[in-house]
Amino acid sequence: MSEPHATLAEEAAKLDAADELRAKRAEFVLDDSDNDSDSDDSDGTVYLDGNSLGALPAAVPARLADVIGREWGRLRIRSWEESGWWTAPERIGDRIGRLVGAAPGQVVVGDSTSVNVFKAVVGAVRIAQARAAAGEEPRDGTRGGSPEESRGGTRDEILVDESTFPTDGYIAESAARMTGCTLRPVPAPDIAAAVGPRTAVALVNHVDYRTGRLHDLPGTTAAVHAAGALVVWDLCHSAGALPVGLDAHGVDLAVGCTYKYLNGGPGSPAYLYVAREHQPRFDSPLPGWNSHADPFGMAPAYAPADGALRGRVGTPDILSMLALEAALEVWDGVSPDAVRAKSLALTDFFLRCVEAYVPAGRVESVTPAAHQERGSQVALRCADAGEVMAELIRRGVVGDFRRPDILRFGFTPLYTGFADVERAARVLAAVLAEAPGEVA
Ligand SMILES: Cc1ncc(COP(=O)(O)O)c(C=O)c1O
Ligand SMILES: Nc1c(O)cccc1C(=O)C[C@H](N)C(=O)O
Repeated sequence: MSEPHATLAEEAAKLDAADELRAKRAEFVLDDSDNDSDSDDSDGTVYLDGNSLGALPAAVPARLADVIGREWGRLRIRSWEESGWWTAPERIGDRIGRLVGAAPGQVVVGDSTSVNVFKAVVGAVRIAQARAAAGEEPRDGTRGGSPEESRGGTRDEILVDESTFPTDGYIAESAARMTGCTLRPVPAPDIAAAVGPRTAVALVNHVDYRTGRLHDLPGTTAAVHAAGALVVWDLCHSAGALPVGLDAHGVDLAVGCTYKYLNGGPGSPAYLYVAREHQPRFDSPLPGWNSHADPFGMAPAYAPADGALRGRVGTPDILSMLALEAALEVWDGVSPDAVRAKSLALTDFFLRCVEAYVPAGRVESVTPAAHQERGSQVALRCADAGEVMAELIRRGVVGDFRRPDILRFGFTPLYTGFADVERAARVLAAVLAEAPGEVA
């Protein structure tokens, strides 16, 4: 216990006063006075679960009321055109593109992340196998084996990061069976070394959902390309928390959800990025009528549209989609670099407060200390983590419990302040002081 509470609380106040993003908090509905905890701590809820479900942006309810009352209620079918419903997946995709470093025309919104993982992985395998069949050289030819090795459909391996969020692993396994590939789980940091001449695709999480570890997107992408394969990144835990740079790093395909740091709401639609260079060859395994070149031609034969909208499938879920569009307005004028700087300051400060307040041996951080390896969450191993998190929530500090022993705290720079961070660590220390037990 190095630093006293008063010192850290004062420092938090100073950091909040100097925070260039602090005005953004007012753009969210946060139940600051709605703490139904039975503790005597009456200064509201500290919400550190934006990495599961982002808070509600204040602009959303009025926009949804208009969509329901006027666009659906009065304009009805005309809204597909007059209210821009039909083109919403690409329009909102471009808005997300700005946050993940993708130029317009490469991101389409719709379906769940799970469904987009399927489209991306199968689509990427098909591209890799088509290139191999055509005897095309890998981009820099250094590790892809000879053209003979690549020719004739020998790209028959999918790599997946070993600690992936489960849905990605399940879908990659099914995609492998469907495409005649084998699936090889590899720790994400080792994918660059493991990729070889038979690899078609590597599917990697940008930030690990349990540990908060940030994986090396530029380095892994370059290594996968050097072996002549494609990479699909899952951005669920990075988009909206840090700059991603999809175009700058030459990423092939990417997917992500919009209900975490993008605050789109429960079950809001996910997105799919298909780099422009791959779009002509992107052969979706779910070719619905919405991605047909002439959807209202209702032709029996499928002919894909051009561009990112090749990733569409069926009718978009307009209510969720337009709630997401309104939610994304909070990003106007926000620089991803400023978000990243605050995210790192928040997680650094939390780790310091935990170190200062929590008795030694009670928790152990599994989130990397190095900034270049840290996303926007802190995961602490803790004995009886399930009970500890339940008590934290009762006392107004909302995080996640991830089995078997992880307390997970997500830091959303647009609405989390340094005073929240200090209070969360203080309440954690109080809960642990009342419960026996060393780190599990
Ligand atoms: C990394 C990652 N991928 C995928 C998902 C799940 O996607 P969905 O349930 O929206 O299909 C999540 C979270 O639920 C996740 O954290
Ligand atoms: N998508 C979720 C849901 O529908 C219910 C509860 C939680 C979630 C999540 O997003 C979990 C999250 N992906 C995680 O990282 O644990």
